[in-house]
Amino acid sequence: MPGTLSAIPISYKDTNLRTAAVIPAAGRGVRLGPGAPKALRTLGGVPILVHAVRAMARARAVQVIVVVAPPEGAAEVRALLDAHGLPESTDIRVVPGGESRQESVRLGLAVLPDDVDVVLVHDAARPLVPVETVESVVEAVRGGAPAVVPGLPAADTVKSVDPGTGIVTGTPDRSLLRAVQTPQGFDRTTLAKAHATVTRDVTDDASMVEQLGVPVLVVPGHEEAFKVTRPLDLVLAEAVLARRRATDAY
Ligand SMILES: Nc1ccn([C@@H]2O[C@H](COP(=O)(O)OP(=O)(O)OP(=O)(O)O)[C@@H](O)[C@H]2O)c(=O)n1
Ligand SMILES: C[C@](O)(CO)[C@H](O)COP(=O)(O)O
Repeated sequence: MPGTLSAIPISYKDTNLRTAAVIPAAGRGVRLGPGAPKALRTLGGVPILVHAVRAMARARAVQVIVVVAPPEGAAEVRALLDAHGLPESTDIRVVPGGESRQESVRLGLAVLPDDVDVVLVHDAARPLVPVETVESVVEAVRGGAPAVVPGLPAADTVKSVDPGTGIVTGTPDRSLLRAVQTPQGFDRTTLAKAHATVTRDVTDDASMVEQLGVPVLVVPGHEEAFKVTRPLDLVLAEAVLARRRATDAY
């Protein structure tokens, strides 16, 4: 059954220690088209990054946030966050990022305080993740899973293709597939080990942990946790945000 801890070795995390969220925000946003770095573009008049930081800060468990800024933009990002009045109870740190997402996350992990034992890694590019999704990931890690990812069933039939010929080579059983999102949550020691040992290029942190042979648990993701990747995603994000502002005093 998806989202169950029964297959995972249980080691409850110490709730006196803190949970941190590392937010990689150093990408350029090439697929979104020309303009400022993606995390600094606005959604409803507010930078995408500020939405993402607020989404993490809304989760009561998250007490530390590390924002990984575009390499030359750490001072600008610090000023931006200060100007947007984020909760003072959250310890927010900003560091410059790297060439790849993987490197940016590693740079963020390097500045975590010692008393953090659970780490979320959340794309700045997923600004509208609901607080319930964040909390369910933290809860599963605190409940003993070393690595947790939110995921959704595939909406389309998926094909594997020979990249040389374009000919379909297979149709994987869709019921076995999940499109995974962020925040991905980890026991800090496990994530640090993955970043210290895995050098192959990957697109998410969970796949680094998988390479260590550590089980990764999938919990239900959320449609509104989608990644702003292409121009149409911005249209959808503006619509979701407008609906929230009209109905939830968001
Ligand atoms: N060197 C990088 C590259 C990506 N990211 C972050 O990783 C997240 C997921 O990446 P993606 O959506 O692919 O963002 P970009 O790399 O900016 O997008 P693109 O590939 O279109 O340039 C984003 O929040 C992005 O800012 C990062 O911190 N450092
Ligand atoms: C981490 C991620 O958002 C999970 O879906 C995704 O892997 C990022 O990939 P991208 O290639 O950087 O868009």
